[in-house]
Amino acid sequence: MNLDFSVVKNSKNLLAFSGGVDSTALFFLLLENNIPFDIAIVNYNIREESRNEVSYALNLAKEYNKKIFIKNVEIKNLSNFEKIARDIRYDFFEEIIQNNYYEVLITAHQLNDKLEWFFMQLSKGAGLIELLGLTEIKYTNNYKTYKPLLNISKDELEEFLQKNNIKYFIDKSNFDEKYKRNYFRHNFSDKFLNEFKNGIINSFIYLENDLNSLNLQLNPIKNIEELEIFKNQNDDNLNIRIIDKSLKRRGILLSFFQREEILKQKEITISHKINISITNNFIYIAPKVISIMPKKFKEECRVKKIPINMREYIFINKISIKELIL
Ligand SMILES: Nc1ncnc2c1ncn2[C@@H]1O[C@H](COP(=O)(O)OP(=O)(O)OP(=O)(O)O)[C@@H](O)[C@H]1O
Repeated sequence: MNLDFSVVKNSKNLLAFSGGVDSTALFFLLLENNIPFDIAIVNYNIREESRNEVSYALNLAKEYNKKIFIKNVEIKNLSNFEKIARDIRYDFFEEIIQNNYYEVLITAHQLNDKLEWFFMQLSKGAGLIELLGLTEIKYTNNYKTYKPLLNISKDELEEFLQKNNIKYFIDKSNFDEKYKRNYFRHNFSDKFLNEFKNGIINSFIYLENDLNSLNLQLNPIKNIEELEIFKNQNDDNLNIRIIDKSLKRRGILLSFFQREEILKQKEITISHKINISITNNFIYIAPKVISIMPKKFKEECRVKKIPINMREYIFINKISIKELIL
């Protein structure tokens, strides 16, 4: 399998390991390529085998001299299991990253996941940015998420494991069609991928190149605590997509009416929780907080053209105004 892991060759990496096909294959591919990494696993305790998956992870860690982080949880609310499980997983990873100074979180999402994501978005109503949501590198506050397997199909990973006699677990919940993504996977994306793999890989490359050619700056240029500052794209369609994505990350789904209002009012509070300000050059997004600010601070903000509805958040979090000058 031809994979280039050079972006993580010299960083401190944490692999999200579940013991399934994808992350087990990735574990051994990273080893093969001499990439340094440790592992983290979450046991949700809803399947019989999950205890065995954790002992497998422990054995691998011991054998290959890796640090291992384990979280045991019990999720009571099974109706929203996937979302709750994901939130717990990422909170755990972030805690490990913060406390141990990891730089990169490596996950084992592969081509089937990428196409499944594409189809799921397509079914809900999405544009180019959302359809191509699974990207190789994603920048978060203080770490990067790296998905090196996005051009490799599950079949290839399975073949790699079998050829090398490597043990892995099959997550039976992946077959349960009560989860929407499984329904998609089985009825659409996996079938489509099996038949048209090369074309699909090429199409993703073309689409990603097109997106890159548009040279959109969709990531925040500043991200301090929960304050994000983006470049104003001078294009309502793009601005609202940036805002939409940021609010989604904060757990808020915008309605059509709210989107219209944001663009019209430019300085607005959404759901009593989040303040947004669109200025000539930037888009500011931060939680709404209330505080009494000293006159001197307010004056400094005025001089430095800090939007009014950002000032309280900046004050409470002791963010230096100097840092906000762009
Ligand atoms: N229990 C787990 N413990 C540690 N890592 C996990 C666990 N489950 C999944 N992962 C990691 O997350 C990757 C994606 O897994 P999966 O497709 O099940 O997640 P998902 O529901 O699509 O969530 P998301 O895409 O938001 O990470 C896996 O390849 C693996 O790297």
